[in-house]
Parts: sequence; structure tokens; C-alpha cells
Amino acid sequence: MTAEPEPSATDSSTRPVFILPKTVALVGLMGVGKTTIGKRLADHFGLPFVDADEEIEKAAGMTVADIFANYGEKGFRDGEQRVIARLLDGEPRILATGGGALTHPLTRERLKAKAITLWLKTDLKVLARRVANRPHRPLLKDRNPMDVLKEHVKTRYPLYEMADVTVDTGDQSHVKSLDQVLSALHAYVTGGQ
Ligand SMILES: Nc1ncnc2c1ncn2[C@@H]1O[C@H](COP(=O)(O)OP(=O)(O)OP(=O)(O)O)[C@@H](O)[C@H]1O
Ligand SMILES: O=C(O)C1=C[C@@H](O)[C@@H](O)[C@H](O)C1
Ligand SMILES: [Mg+2]
Repeated sequence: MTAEPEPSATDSSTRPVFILPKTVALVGLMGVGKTTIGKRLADHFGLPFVDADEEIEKAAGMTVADIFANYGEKGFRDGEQRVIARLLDGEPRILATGGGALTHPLTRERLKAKAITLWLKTDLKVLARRVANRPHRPLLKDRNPMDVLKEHVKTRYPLYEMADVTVDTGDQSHVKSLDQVLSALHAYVTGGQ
């Protein structure tokens, strides 16, 4: 006799099916998976995926690193604020924000009003390992990643706490992280039904 296969985390038929009433905006520290999980979430819902960093680069015609170099962090945040405002208008979508987007008061206000905000978090050691492999982030230039991440925990965690939904993904596969995100969103959208 052949046993029925166990439903696995990769079996998308076991994932909850529901409609998103508005845009889901992923927030959290750099390297936590906003882009990676955001793309998979968009595929699941058949919604467009947008990455605020990419949209800022398109609008400015230069890389995030060059915007920081030419206009400083303040210049970048102003541009980021305008781009996120535009991305929050229109049909629901999945939006990956930049790690520091919530530091701008207007961005915080708009995200709160127009999106379901979802804070992705994980252990700092996991993040330090991930960002060490990718040297393009201007805030890490010539800095020890763990020092920067610890500073960001102090200044940004109080901001991320405004999120409607929080998911701690630990150090596991994308597939499992996506499952966690979907069940947390499902509980939020249906009021835990
Ligand atoms: N379970 C997981 N969830 C999310 N990302 C993971 C996971 N496991 C490994 N990663 C890897 O972590 C790296 C960082 O992810 P990603 O670029 O999506 O982060 P981010 O939050 O968008 O960062 P940034 O703020 O710099 O844009 C990617 O290489 C991704 O593949
Ligand atoms: O954490 C941050 O402040 C940043 C994260 C990236 O997504 C980019 O938005 C930029 O490098 C700044
Ligand atoms: Mg990203």
C-alpha cells in the first residue's frame, strides 16, 4: 500500500487562499528578505511586485549608492518618500520598502494609512551574514555590518513596531518563510477566522 504523501511546505495547495484588500508593504532591516519574500508573495496572489529601491533608481536614473554619494541620506529619503507615495496609489500590490523608509515621518504616515504593513525580522547574526556577501549598500560602506545592524535595532525597531503584522522568520528556507508570512497575513485579514 502506498502512503498518502505528507503535505509539505512546498505544496502550494495547502496555503491559505484569500484576497488582499490593500497593498502589503514589507518593512524591516536590510537583508531580512523584503525583496525575496515580496516577489514570492506577489506570485502567490497574482499581484504586481514593486521594490521601492528599484523604483527610486529608475526615477533618479542612478543607483542608490550614487544617490547617497551625490545627495546624502537626506536627499535619498526625500526621493524615497515621493516614490513610495506614488507606489501606494492605485491597485493593491506587494511593495518591498527600503530598510530605512520608516525613518521618514511622511512615509510612515502614508504606509499606515494605505497599506498592510508587514515587519519581517530575523536574528542579527543571520542578517550580518547575508549583508556581508553583498557590498552595494551605502550605509555599510567601510563599517562593520554587525555594528550598523545593532544601531538600526535601536533606532528602527521602535518604528517597525508600528507594523500591522510581524513575522520572525529565523534562519530557514524561503518556502517556509513564505508559508509563515501567508498564515500571519491570513490571520490579520480575516481577523483570525
Ligand atoms: N528565509 C529567507 N527569507 C528571506 N531571505 C532569505 C532567506 N534565506 C536566505 N535569504 C537571502 O537573504 C538575502 C537578502 O534578501 P533580500 O535582498 O530579499 O533582503 P532585503 O530585505 O530586500 O534587503 P535590502 O533592504 O537591502 O533591500 C537574499 O540573498 C536572500 O536570498
Ligand atoms: O537600511 C537602509 O537605510 C537602506 C536599505 C536599502 O534598502 C536602501 O534603501 C538603502 O541602501 C538604505
Ligand atoms: Mg531589497
